[in-house]
Amino acid sequence: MKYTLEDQTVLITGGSQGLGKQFAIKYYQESRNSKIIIVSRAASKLSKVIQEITKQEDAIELSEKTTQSVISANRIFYIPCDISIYASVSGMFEILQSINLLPTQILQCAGGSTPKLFKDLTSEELSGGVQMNYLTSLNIAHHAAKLLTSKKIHLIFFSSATAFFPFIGYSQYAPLKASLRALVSILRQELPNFRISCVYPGNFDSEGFKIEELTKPEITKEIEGPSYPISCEECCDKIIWWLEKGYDDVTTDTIGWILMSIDLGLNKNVYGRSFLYILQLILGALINLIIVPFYMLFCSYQIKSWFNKQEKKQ
Ligand SMILES: NC(=O)C1=CN([C@@H]2O[C@H](COP(=O)(O)OP(=O)(O)OC[C@H]3O[C@@H](n4cnc5c(N)ncnc54)[C@H](OP(=O)(O)O)[C@@H]3O)[C@@H](O)[C@H]2O)C=CC1
Ligand SMILES: CCCCCCCCCCCCCCCC(=O)[C@@H](N)CO
Repeated sequence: MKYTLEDQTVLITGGSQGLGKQFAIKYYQESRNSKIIIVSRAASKLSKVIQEITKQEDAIELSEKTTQSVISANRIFYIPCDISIYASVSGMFEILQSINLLPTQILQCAGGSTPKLFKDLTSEELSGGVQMNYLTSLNIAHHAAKLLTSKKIHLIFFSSATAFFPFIGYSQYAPLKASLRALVSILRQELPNFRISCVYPGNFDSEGFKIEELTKPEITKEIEGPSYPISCEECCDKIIWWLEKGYDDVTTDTIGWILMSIDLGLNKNVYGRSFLYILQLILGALINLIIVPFYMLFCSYQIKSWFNKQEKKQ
């Protein structure tokens, strides 16, 4: 199943900002006839994004009443929906089914993190992390799996490089992104008629990234230093480039690719799914043997010194 921007009905969750918005812009500008549906919780943000993209006054919110003539006359639409709530996602898919606008591609971009030390997180932040980063994908995937459509669907999940290497500061986030990776492995076995891709981005400079920087502990910034933030545009272009080449486990920077190579195990270890797989396998084994033990020593030292410095400050 080839990845192309053309001739699609693409559902983009998290389309109101950041990478999701960037994908919406990309499809709008670079395809002639693809239909784009952006989804997030805040309707006002979604309609603003559409106005900005189309440079027109009105933005169309999809509902059961949307007519076929409105659909054929426009290319981009929105549906406000909290996709961490199962029933809301059911409602959204019912609308899409009733107006005959079921997606051929789903980009599950919604997600985000609140980096802090575990003990400093509030209960809302903890459960928000689970909802935003896991339930969103789970609900979308389950509805897609149950769809009765003759067309093949390409599901694209957005995990994170922290799924390969969970570290201090990301307790609210990385475990869910790692869960996503496990879910993807199982869905690939259970849903052979789907194309299922998973993107493991490194840092990129989105609205969400700017906010997470505000609470991110210095030690977290220090460890993730090798993943220098790229722009949303560059990130989006890279992902499209890899998907077009047929890869399904996609990273957006070199350190992400190296981390993936260290963490190839059962079900993740499949020929052709990621770039230079054979090299990755050998390199991963060698790095695990030679470099990882020393790096982890260094990392524990880094963390210990940081804690000591914190104690002295108090
Ligand atoms: N930026 C980075 O450095 C990295 C990001 N990622 C991942 O890439 C993806 C995109 O990131 P980024 O562009 O930074 O994200 P942003 O934080 O900038 O945007 C998140 C989007 O998700 C939407 N959203 C959040 N919760 C829900 C929900 N329950 N239902 C519907 N929509 C929701 C938000 O809209 P609203 O609030 O209106 O609902 C918003 O549109 C995320 O999954 C993120 O975890 C991975 C690695 C690095
Ligand atoms: C041989 C061993 C080398 C080890 C080097 C370790 C380098 C770690 C880089 C991790 C980058 C993680 C980026 C996460 C981005 C993200 O998901 C957040 N921005 C949340 O939104």
